[in-house]
Amino acid sequence: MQLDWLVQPLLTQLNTGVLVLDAAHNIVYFNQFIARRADIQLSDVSGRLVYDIFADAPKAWLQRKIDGVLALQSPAFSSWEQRQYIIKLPHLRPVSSGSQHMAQNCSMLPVKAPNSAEQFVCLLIEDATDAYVYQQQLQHSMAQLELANRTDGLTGVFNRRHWQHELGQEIQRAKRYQHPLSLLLFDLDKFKQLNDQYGHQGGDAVLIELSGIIAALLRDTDVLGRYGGEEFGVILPETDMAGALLVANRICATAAGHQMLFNGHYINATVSIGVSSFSGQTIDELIQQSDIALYNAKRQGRNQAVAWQQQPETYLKKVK
Ligand SMILES: Nc1nc2c(ncn2[C@@H]2O[C@H](COP(=O)(O)OP(=O)(O)OP(=O)(O)O)[C@@H](O)[C@H]2O)c(=O)[nH]1
Repeated sequence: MQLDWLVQPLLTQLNTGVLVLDAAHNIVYFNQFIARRADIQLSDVSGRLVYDIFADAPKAWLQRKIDGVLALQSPAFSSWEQRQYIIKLPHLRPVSSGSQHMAQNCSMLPVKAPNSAEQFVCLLIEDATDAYVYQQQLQHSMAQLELANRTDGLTGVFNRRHWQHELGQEIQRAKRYQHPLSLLLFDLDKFKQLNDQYGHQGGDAVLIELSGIIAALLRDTDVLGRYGGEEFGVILPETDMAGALLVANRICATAAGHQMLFNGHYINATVSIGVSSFSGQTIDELIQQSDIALYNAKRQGRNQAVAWQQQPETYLKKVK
């Protein structure tokens, strides 16, 4: 039965690209789906090498695939996740997708002409742009979620959970490679007073501005996190006690010298810092040592950095 009357309109209206190549990879046929999007006419390019017409196609890869289909006489498949597209075509998605090219799933089928030894390959090209866009959006949302999971909502620095995780990692690294590592814990001085004077919003503004100023003083490899309330921690990899005290004093001086404007008032805030260095302690011990040094900095008059020093057992218990 002759089925041209059925096949022709179907091929014309099919929402899938159909591209037929001969064994030498010359174009034999493509349907309207491709003609419209690539803005070419079959009569103009019939018999031409597919790679000359679709110059952006991954030539070496496509050659191998098509030769494989012909040699094995079995189909092959390529998804948009492997290769975003085989031939560059615009997509017709109304909303911007972040890419103006159609993501494609492509099936390659071996085809034989009746009463002839001639072999062909038929490429069926499906528009998978929607799946591509949804995956991009999902990846974007996951990245945002992951960032939110690591970040303190007020100041934008790492939150305590992530910061402590980083500290654990840095301790492992320092132990394995015998590298120096130091830890600063700093706390804003008389912050309660500041909150009382300027309100909670004023206090929040100070936390945001000061953490930004301090972050800018640090190296890319240093790790700033909000430990809780008005207390922050800085992990200083590759830094011994002398280096850590230099950084801590710079933070103290910068905070003390920085004026913040809030609701027409200039606010000055100072910080006290406790400094400890790694020498085989556990994460909790290292944090506790910086905390004790911070306590000493407060006791000694605030607005200063103090290094941890061995304390008697009873003292440790008292300040816990
Ligand atoms: N605005 C604001 N205040 C906070 C936040 N977290 C903690 N605080 C306040 O920080 C203040 C900390 O007070 P204290 O622990 O008494 O310490 P301090 O007044 O800073 O005094 P010293 O640390 O001894 O210098 C409390 O009033 C808390 O309510 C925050 O996210 N925003």
